[in-house]
Amino acid sequence: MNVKQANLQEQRKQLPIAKGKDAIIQEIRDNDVTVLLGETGSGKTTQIPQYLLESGVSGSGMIAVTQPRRVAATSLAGRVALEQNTSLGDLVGYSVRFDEVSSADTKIKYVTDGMLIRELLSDRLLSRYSVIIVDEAHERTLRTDLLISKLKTILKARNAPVHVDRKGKGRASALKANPLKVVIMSATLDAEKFSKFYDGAKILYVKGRQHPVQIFHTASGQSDYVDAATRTFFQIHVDQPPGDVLIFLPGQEDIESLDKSIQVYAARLPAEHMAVLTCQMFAALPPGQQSRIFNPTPANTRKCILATNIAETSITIPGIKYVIDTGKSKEKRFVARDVGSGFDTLLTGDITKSSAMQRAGRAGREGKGYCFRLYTEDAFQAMSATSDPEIRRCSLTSAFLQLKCLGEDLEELDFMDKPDADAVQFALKILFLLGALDTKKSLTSIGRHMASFPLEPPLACVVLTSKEHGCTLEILDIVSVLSCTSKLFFDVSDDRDNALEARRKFRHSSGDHMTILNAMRAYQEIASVESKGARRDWCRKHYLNERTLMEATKIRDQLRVACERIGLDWKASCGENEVAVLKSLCRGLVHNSALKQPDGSYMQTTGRSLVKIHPGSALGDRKADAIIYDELVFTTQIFARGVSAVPKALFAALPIFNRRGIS
Ligand SMILES: Nc1ncnc2c1ncn2[C@@H]1O[C@H](COP(=O)(O)OP(=O)(O)OP(=O)(O)O)[C@@H](O)[C@H]1O
Repeated sequence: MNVKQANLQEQRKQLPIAKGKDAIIQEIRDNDVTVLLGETGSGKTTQIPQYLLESGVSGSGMIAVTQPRRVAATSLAGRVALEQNTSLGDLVGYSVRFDEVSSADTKIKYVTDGMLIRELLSDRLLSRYSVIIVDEAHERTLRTDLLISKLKTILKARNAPVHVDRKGKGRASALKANPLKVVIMSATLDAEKFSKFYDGAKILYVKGRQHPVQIFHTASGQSDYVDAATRTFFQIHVDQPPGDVLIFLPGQEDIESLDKSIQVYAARLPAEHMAVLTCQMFAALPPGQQSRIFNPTPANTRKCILATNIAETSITIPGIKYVIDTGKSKEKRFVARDVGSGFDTLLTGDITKSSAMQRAGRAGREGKGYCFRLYTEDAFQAMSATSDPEIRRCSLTSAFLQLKCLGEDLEELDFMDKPDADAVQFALKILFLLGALDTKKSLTSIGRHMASFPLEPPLACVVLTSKEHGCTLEILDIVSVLSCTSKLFFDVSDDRDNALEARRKFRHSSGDHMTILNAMRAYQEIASVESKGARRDWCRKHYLNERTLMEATKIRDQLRVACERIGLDWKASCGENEVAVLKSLCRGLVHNSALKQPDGSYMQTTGRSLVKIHPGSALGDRKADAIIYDELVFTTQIFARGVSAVPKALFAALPIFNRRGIS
């Protein structure tokens, strides 16, 4: 064993969880379901799978460790492969959307919860796995909740009691030979609630953390958290010993604005101070750029990572000694308008106690840490303990469809928290309008095809409809841009006129969808002949986000494969015939449509809300009789974003106007 490996093994032994290793292994061996609660950094995520593998508890099956986020899954797999002294993809691997590194030898696999749900479609009992560890269960994402519910049924099927025949001999069923163990883990979990859900599952507590984290609160509330974060960062930078800083902010805009101010002030500091290297981290960044936060910090430099709650749980970022917590985050919420109508929107709000503890836990992982909270101790005490589970606050359309494909009904499944009745009605209505369900709420063949695409059902419906209109090539270009995590057109409030002028050549009179297609087509032409640098310059010149275009190209390639799988010819092209494209979009966005009222406003066709066309739309001042849109965003009023004008006559053929609704 070389010195590096010996050090790693020594570090493993020093983790708080190592003290309870034998007892934990024994409890998991003795129980089908175990709930494990241990402080951040105690070693749950990296060690438990290795203990179960090394002690033989996992037998010949695989161990899956689920993570709510891909960055956690990939970085943890890397760390554990290192600790096992193997290459990533051999004994230890990962599987996240659009990326899998594993082999026939893989025994420990870090997966996003979404990937495991997808596996259910082809392997209903997840029979390849002997242990499933649901990590960071406190986050209660919709997918985690689905998994927790499904695991309860799978446990019943796979761990059914041994049948005893008349001669008294035990006759284990084939499945009993392949029993499943489930471990639910977190640092900030309502353990009793999980235990109760799994019929009184055993709860284990792991005490202690390896290194202390000292916490400071402000004496008074801070109204401008970006300004407060700037000041706190420079206090640390000027007064405190070396060590990297991690700042939590609600979203991309705040991150970009804080990044600018830090760079401006850092440039003004006297030369004797360390250099400052900023690094951004939010969901819309492509994975390659997200992983930059793990790069070693150069000598005589202080790294400052500006992150959303994407960096809040699970990950260890080497070098982080200081955490600055603004106490804010953005949360997805389903806003119900009328019965059976509503939309998802992101709202900025105060974090929960659980988030605050997770954020502090990102420091103190390699040595003593410090957490500076930009809110008072009273404000911390007043925070709610945990956030509402996603199942109670997000759109359920996609989950509903996936469950239908598994032969299950969202309304009938046993969940820890029942979904909201309005959101269920809304999902049902959308799936009916899209043709995924029939009037008896049964899954149609179109619905099954929709679920085979890694897309939200409305966009999957658009792709399927493009076959009728012979425009799949164009639709895949548009849909892949719409599926990206970041926007194609930069918001350029300080340079709006130049940006509009530069983008004018992409603009299409029908609105944003054809404009996206024009930009994507132009980029592909450039990408096929120009160098990387020239491509980047071209994007910059046209105020286009190259990151989005690259991501869209990858997604488009995946979608082409998905089309081939169901025999859909993705090469079918309508050329310049925009009506074919609009017809396909209309079919999938039927629930996202609005008609012009006599006073010039727009009223939703599926609800009673008045919506305004977003000022950034390529549609400009054009007043169309009817519009379709990608989403509604709620600020001071309700804005429709991603808008196209469509001939009113196109609506007449849509099911919303010619079919009876379902009750
Ligand atoms: N990539 C890494 N680089 C360096 N050290 C690491 C890395 N990953 C883990 N560690 C070390 O292992 C410890 C345990 O990490 P692990 O993720 O297993 O803890 P955890 O209990 O699951 O924490 P959390 O609740 O925050 O997810 C860390 O505190 C750190 O000391």
